[in-house]
Amino acid sequence: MCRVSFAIISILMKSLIGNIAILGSGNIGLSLAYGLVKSSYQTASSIILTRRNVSGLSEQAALGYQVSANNMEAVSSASIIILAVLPQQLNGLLNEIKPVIDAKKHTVISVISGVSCNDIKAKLGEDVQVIRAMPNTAISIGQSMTCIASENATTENVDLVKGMFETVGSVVVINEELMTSATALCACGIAFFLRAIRAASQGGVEIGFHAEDALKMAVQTAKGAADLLLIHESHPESEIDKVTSPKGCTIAGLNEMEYHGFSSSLIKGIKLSALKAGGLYTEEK
Ligand SMILES: NC(=O)C1=CN([C@@H]2O[C@H](COP(=O)(O)OP(=O)(O)OC[C@H]3O[C@@H](n4cnc5c(N)ncnc54)[C@H](OP(=O)(O)O)[C@@H]3O)[C@@H](O)[C@H]2O)C=CC1
Ligand SMILES: O=C(O)[C@@H]1CCC=N1
Repeated sequence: MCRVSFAIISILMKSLIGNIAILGSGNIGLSLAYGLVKSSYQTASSIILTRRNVSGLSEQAALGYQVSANNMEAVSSASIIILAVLPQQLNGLLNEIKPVIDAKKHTVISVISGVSCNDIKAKLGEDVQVIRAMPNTAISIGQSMTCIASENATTENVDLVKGMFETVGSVVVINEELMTSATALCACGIAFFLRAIRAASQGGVEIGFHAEDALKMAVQTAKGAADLLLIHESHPESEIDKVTSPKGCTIAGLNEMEYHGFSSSLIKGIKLSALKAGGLYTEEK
């Protein structure tokens, strides 16, 4: 009985949400689509994926997604429009879809770095509700850290979008001026932590493990470190204090890493990424 009610509510929710059009189905667009289907937020058949080279979406078509090269048709048959092209591809896309954007029907979500809500409203119309979202590729497995911001969307629509991204990870609503910082810390951040894991596994090979074992060990150790912070809700230094035995090998390794700029290089990289993220759109204009 309970399962039947849940299924009915789920079907009703999906019919209320309507189709989702993802315009620009590359790395992040597809990651989002996969995550939404995996979380049961939406069915593949209710997601329209577009790209110019539509033959590149044959795998997704076989999985049941609607695929198209026609952005106008996709917008016309959806209520949520997700913009996921590169910043330098955006103006062409906005000019193309403007004639079919209906401010009463559509909520526009942009995951594009360095493009403000105002930039998009200036092209699509001031009355169009635009919400910026900055997810990362872990959205495909329901583990994204997504930041969202809007200037003109109703609370109801911000809640709808927040709810959608909460099905595929954690969400923080931020001021739009912090969006480029969120891009560097969370979206680019996935790559930074992955590089750290690769470096750790290379260290593992240097000290005697085969590459495959070293990678497995580094990955699980990184996961354990992240989970300690999430589950204990603790500060990294307090967890580090539990590992560093007096006169031990951990503090020796840590201090050597800091001597070579470990923390400093991460901080400087994040600052440069944020700077670059802020200029991605304007430098193309
Ligand atoms: N990758 C990531 O982890 C994240 C990326 N972002 C942002 O998301 C955006 C996309 O990045 P990413 O996925 O890496 O880039 P990709 O190049 O992988 O994806 C862009 C996609 O857009 C398609 N495209 C280009 N022009 C059009 C058009 N006019 N109509 C429809 N589709 C079009 C391209 O395919 P085709 O050439 O066939 O049209 C391509 O598949 C960027 O703005 C980036 O800043 C945000 C958060 C994380
Ligand atoms: O590298 C980029 O520009 C995009 C934005 C955030 C992640 N990838």
